[in-house]
Amino acid sequence: MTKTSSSRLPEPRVAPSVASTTNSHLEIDAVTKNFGSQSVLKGVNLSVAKGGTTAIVGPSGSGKTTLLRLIAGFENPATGSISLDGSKVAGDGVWVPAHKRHVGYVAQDGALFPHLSVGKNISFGLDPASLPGGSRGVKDRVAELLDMVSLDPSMAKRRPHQLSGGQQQRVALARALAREPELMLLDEPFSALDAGLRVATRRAVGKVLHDAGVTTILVTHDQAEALSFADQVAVMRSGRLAQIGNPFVVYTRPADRATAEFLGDAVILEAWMEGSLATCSLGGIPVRRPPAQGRVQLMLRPEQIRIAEDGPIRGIVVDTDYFGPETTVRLKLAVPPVLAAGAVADHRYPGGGEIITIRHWNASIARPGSELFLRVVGEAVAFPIEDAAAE
Ligand SMILES: Nc1ncnc2c1ncn2[C@@H]1O[C@H](COP(=O)(O)OP(=O)(O)OP(=O)(O)O)[C@@H](O)[C@H]1O
Repeated sequence: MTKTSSSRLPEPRVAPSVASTTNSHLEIDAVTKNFGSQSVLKGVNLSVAKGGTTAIVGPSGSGKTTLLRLIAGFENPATGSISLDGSKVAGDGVWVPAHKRHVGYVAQDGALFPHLSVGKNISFGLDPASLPGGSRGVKDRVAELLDMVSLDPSMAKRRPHQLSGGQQQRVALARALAREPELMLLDEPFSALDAGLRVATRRAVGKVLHDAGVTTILVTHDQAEALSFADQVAVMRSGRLAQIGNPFVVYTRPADRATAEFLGDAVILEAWMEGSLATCSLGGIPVRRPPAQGRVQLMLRPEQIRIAEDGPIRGIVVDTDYFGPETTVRLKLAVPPVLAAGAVADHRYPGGGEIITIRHWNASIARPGSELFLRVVGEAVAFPIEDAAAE
């Protein structure tokens, strides 16, 4: 494997779906997949840049694992095609088997062979004939791979059950890396780990793959994991990719309400859109590229709504939930005075009274019944009202 960390995605981080595809490693074109009468993938298009990191995130049953298995070559698409490095590997009458695709796969549970030592697990895919020094070469390579995943070479003698969950996942990664894949597929490999270990393992795995210049696709349920791990996030819903983009874009400018709510907490309010200004109980808020005029649904992330003594918006604390580093505060919004007269009277906007949830670091600031002043920062995202009704 060559150390090509410089081959990471070029700056700025642009979603390959909208970027030039000359740097493309994987191209998925209109892929469908059925199991019996169930249509599981309904026309998926995805482009992954060489050396890039893509997270496929979506609810359970949306088709994430199925897509990964098609890329790996464990399943065949019904229609559409898959190409690696510009060569078709599936579809249009072409079929390249899994072992010829240079693709690594790490499953949720690591799937280590329990009866083999860690060293034997890792060397399973190695060909001694291809390594200098025969079996000595295998041993050296195993030690190198263990080192790569930050495990002590002495671990090679242990059995998988003598390792922690995080260590087992690293061994699974080392085993997949042994084959020097150009593309690594990670199917929820961190989901069985507890919170602290999960973050540490994810970071370590991400660094190993990044340093090795391996193109990586991570499937996860966990939106925070997807946003922190990847250059590109693909949101899957009911067998389709609802949105593909860099983490910042999909989080701050989700394509629809369901995507907004899947990727994090969202404050949704009815609003009245005129030009690029939306008027709602939080006042007048700018919207970039509004999809409609008149009645819309407006989305803000809770962290955009700040408690500020001089804030123009009033809210009464309904209740709070203490989480340690932050407290969520449910607030009932008052009618903003600047709007109370005209716009409310002719029903152009709902006129206050909505309950929203925001966050604050100081638990003592918000006692139920107390009044708080708020300020909104940044832009909101508007969704057409039909879209909201359809959810
Ligand atoms: N081999 C199979 N035979 C029949 N149905 C299958 C098969 N594999 C997956 N499915 C069905 O396809 C749908 C999508 O499954 P898939 O595992 O791809 O979803 P997922 O998004 O990865 O879900 P999860 O997050 O729960 O793992 C599910 O309804 C599942 O039951």
